[in-house]
Amino acid sequence: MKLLSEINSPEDLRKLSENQLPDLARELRRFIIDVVSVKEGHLGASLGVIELTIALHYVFNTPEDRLIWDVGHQAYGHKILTGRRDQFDSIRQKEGLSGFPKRDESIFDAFGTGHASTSISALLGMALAARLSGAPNREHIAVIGDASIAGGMAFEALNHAGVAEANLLVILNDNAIGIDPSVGALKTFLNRKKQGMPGEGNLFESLNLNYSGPVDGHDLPAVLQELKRLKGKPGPRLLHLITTKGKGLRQAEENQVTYHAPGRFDKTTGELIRGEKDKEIGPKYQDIFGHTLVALAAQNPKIVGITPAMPTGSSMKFMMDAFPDRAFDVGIAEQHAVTLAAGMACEGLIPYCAIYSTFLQRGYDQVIHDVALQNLPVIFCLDRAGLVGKDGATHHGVFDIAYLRCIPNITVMAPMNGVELRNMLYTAQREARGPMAIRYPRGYSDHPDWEHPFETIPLGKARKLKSGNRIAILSFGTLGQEVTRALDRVDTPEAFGHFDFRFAKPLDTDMLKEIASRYERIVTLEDGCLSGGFGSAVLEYISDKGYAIPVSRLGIAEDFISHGSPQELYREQGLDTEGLIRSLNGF
Ligand SMILES: Cc1ncc(C[n+]2csc(CCOP(=O)(O)OP(=O)(O)O)c2C)c(N)n1
Ligand SMILES: CC(=O)[C@@H](O)[C@H](O)COP(=O)(O)O
Ligand SMILES: [Mg+2]
Repeated sequence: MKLLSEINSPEDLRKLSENQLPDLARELRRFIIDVVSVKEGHLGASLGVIELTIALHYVFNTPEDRLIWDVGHQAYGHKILTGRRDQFDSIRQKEGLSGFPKRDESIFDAFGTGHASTSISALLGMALAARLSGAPNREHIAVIGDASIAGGMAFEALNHAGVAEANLLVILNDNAIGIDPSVGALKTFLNRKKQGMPGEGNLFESLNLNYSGPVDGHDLPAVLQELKRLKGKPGPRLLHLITTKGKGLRQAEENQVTYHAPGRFDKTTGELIRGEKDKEIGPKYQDIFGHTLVALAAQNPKIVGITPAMPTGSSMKFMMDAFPDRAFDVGIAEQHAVTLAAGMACEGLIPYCAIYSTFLQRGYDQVIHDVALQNLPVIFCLDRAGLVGKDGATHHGVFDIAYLRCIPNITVMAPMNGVELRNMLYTAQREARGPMAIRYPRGYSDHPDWEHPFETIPLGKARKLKSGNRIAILSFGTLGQEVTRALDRVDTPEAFGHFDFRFAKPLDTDMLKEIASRYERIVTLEDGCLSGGFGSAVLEYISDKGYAIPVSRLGIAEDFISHGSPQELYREQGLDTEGLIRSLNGF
């Protein structure tokens, strides 16, 4: 690491001669591979932009010139070259560097990212601000991938940029893949460009952007030359770079989906290392979803599946393999995914729209205006609900209970375990007369034996798991399992009743009435934000009905929760077994 160890800021980088930069690229790649092989993280995307990262900081005057990384999962090299090399092995660990650019982490992180397709809007905002505040020569650069530029927001921003007379440079990092292979007509257009097919219109030029490329993004001299040529040119420019995701690690190049975020691997051979998680006893919740959907689709021809760009992560790929005509990957397009589902539901289909809880935030108006207002039977399968862990604040699925609960017509449910998830997925298509959301967490379920015969779950009905004589614990979702564990160890187990509420909306008010008449206190528990969540629903009901019983709410504090392992984060929130025991013993 001869060169890399001398670089503490881009100013050091700019002192190198251009012919030293390929060696630096090799060192930077090696460094990222070494650290990520142990600490885990987004590998493929960062390896693919090593040359670009070096060239950008070499040619442009960062941080004065603004540089935004769309999604930001490819910004590891950027972090290392901008003064964070020595902390890099803390990436995504608790109290360590974030896995994404973050404004309060470094002055070089011009804009915080994590969700896709935001960069061009933010960049244009900065460019317009520069014009208004008398900094017309400042440069503004966004790096955006071929999958992210297909997102609606990016298109909205390009449409504005084309007439905004602002200085900005969009670098389209085209590796022909998102997490899964890119989809859609834009991909066809980009492929044609790559193949140099003549005589066609250019989408970007039609939008008034000065298009250049395609340029080989791993040819460092070529990238440097093109960036220098583009630097200082006025107006909106778009440079089309061709790169290979995972560049420099054979397995990552050959198996780009797995090596997007491969977990631990051998830094020399690249082979994956099977970890603790492989010893877990149940399948991942996402896989229970995926397998169950295939089973249901086999029985019910009206069922269709939709995923916005997460076939592997959501396990919708199982349905795509089994029923290719009935499962749709629409790309990074959550808003479209929701309204597409609405359209299908109008025609009598039963869409299972699988979206990570955090990404459904992008499609909120569509849930209200296009689905719920028309009371359409769309089944939202909200994966990654709760604290997701190392992706941190941008990705935790903690807001959905609150943001869905206030919408009329919708049913909001959460299974306590894998069998319940399966039965909820089954029940949804039998009972669906309006929208339903089923939320379940990232990671592994509790039991290998989840493939029970399907059972219908009575809508809006909670189930009593244990009686008690003083305090009723009402859990919503998989944290109910922590309650079961905690009740084995609390000082006075006989004091506690436990109810798996299953539904945040509609609430089981019959059960609540009974609880209010028999217990001294209610304790609610959820892996969502306390403000407006399941506990709030219970509290509202108790208050509205004038019951005197006190309600204590346990859940995620009103804060943006940072990154760390799920265990660390749940412990910090007092929602692990030990924390629950402490809380329960205190009542
Ligand atoms: C709104 C939103 N939807 C989905 C995701 C999940 N996601 C993260 S990276 C990614 C693929 C990005 O592909 P691309 O922009 O081509 O970048 P690459 O990884 O190829 O560098 C997706 C779908 C996200 N971060 N944000
Ligand atoms: C950057 C991004 O948004 C995704 O890669 C995300 O990290 C995937 O999360 P899972 O690992 O939970 O599928
Ligand atoms: Mg890509």
